[in-house]
Amino acid sequence: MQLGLQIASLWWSQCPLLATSRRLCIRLRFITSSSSAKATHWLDEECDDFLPWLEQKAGVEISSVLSIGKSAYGRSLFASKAIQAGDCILRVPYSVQIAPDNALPEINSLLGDKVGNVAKLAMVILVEQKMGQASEWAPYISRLPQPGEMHSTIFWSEGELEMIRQSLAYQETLNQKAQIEKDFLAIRPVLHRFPNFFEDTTFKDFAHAYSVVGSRAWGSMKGLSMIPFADFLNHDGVSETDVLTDEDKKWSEVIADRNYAPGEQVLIRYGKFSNATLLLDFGFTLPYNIYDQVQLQLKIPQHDLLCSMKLELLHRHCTPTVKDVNGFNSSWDSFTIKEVRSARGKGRGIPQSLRAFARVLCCTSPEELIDLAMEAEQNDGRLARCPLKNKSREIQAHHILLSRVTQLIEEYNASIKSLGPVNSPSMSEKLALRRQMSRDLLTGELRVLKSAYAWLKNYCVNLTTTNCTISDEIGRLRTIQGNEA
Ligand SMILES: C[S@@+](CC[C@H](N)C(=O)[O-])C[C@H]1O[C@@H](n2cnc3c(N)ncnc32)[C@H](O)[C@@H]1O
Repeated sequence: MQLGLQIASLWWSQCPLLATSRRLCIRLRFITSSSSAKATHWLDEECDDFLPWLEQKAGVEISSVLSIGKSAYGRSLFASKAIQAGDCILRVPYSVQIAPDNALPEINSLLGDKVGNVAKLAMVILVEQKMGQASEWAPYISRLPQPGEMHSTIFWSEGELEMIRQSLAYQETLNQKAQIEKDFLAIRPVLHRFPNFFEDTTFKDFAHAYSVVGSRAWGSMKGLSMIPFADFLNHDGVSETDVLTDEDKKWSEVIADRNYAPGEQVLIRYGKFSNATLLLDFGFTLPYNIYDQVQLQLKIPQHDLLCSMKLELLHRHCTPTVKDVNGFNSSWDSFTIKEVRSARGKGRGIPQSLRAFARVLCCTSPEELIDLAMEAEQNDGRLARCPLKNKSREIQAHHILLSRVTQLIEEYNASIKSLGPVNSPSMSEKLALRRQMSRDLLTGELRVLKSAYAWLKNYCVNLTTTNCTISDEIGRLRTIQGNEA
C-alpha cells in the first residue's frame, strides 16, 4: 500500500507560536467529550468554515476525524473521533496545495532560475495577501501567522541574538538572513515591474512571507508546497508520523502512528530536528530535545612543526563535507556531537572522525604520521580510526578532546548564567519567551557536551587504570563497528 508513497519532509523552516493563543479577538469554544476525562479541547470558532471551504474547493473530503482548535502551540488539529494507529486522518489533493507554479505566469517567467523555490512561493503569498478577500485562497492566507507571532531567530534583535551566540544557531541565523537579503535583491526588479501587487512591499514583508513558507511548506517530488489544513499540525519529536505524498494519486496524506482519543491533539514529527533547527526554522524549542547536537571544531596549531604534514594527511583522507538532517555542515575540521547515552556505552555520539583528528593532532614525529597513513591504506582508507598502539598517546589524544569539551562546557555555563531570570514583571512576553527558548537551546547543547565529557573521561580512566590493552580496545572497537554496520 505504502509503496507508491514518497515521504515529504517540512522544507527549510520558520514560524510563530504561542502568541496566537493570546489574541483577544479569537473566539474559543470549550468542548468536553464524555469518553475521556482528558478528552477536552478548544475549538477555534474562527476556523469553523475552513475545512468546508477547503473540501468544497478540492471537491473531495479531506478529513472526517480532525477539527481545528487552539493549544499552547497555536492553531492545532484535534481528534474529533477515536483514531486508530494506521488510519488515514487527512488527505489533501495537489489541486488545493500552493506551489511555486501558482505564481502568475508573467511573474514566474521573470523569476526564472534566479531565485529558489522558497522565494518564489513567498512571492505567491505576497500576491495573494495583496489581493485580500478577492484571493481564491483568502480563507487560508488570512490564517497564516502575523509578523508579531513569528519567533524564528531571523526576527530577533541583535541584543536577543547575543543570548545564543554560543550556539551554532547564531551563525546559521546570520547565514539565513544573508540568503533572504540575496533573494530579495534578486526579486527586486520583478517587484518594480508589478507595482499593482508589490508597490508597498518591503524587505520585512518579504522576510515574513519567506519565513511563513519555510515553516509551513513541504518539499516533495512535486517541489515545494504549502498544504492547507495539514499545516495546522504541530510537532512532537517522538511522533513517528510524517506527511506523505502519493505521486500517482496526486495527494498528500497523514497516517496516524498511534491511537488518539477524541479531543486529543494530533502531532506529527517535522523531522529529527535539534532545538537549533527548530528555533531558527520554526521559532520554537522543546524543553528536552533528544536530537540536540553540538558542533565542535578542532584546529592544528600553526606552531606545530608537523602542521603542514598533518593538514595534508587529514585532507587526503577526509570524508566529503556532509549536511546533516538539520542542514548544518560537518567538514574535515568540524564535527557534530550528539548525546552519548551512556558513559560506559558504545561511544556513539563521539564521532570516530573526531577521535581520528585528535590522534593525528597528538603525533609528534613524521614516522608516527607515516604509520597512520600506512595503516589507513591497509584498512578501509580512513585515517586513525583504530586506537593508537602507544597507550599513553591514545590517552593524550582523548585528553585533547576532553580539554576542548571542558572549555565549551565552561563557556555554555557562563552563557546560561548570563541569560538571567526567564521572567520578571517588567519583561515583555516576547522577550520572556525568547529567553526561555535560548535557555532550552543552550541547556540542551550543554547536556550533549556533558555526556561527551563523561564518555571521554570514562574512556581515559579505563585505559589508565585497568589492564585493558590497546589490542583489547581495538577488539572492542571492531565489535562496535560490526554492531553498527
Ligand atoms: C506548521 S505550523 C503548525 C500550526 C501552527 N501552530 C499555527 O498556529 O498555524 C508550525 C508552527 O507551529 C508552532 N509549533 C509547532 N509545534 C510546536 C511545538 N511543539 N511547540 C511550540 N510551537 C509549536 C510553531 O510556531 C511552528 O512554527
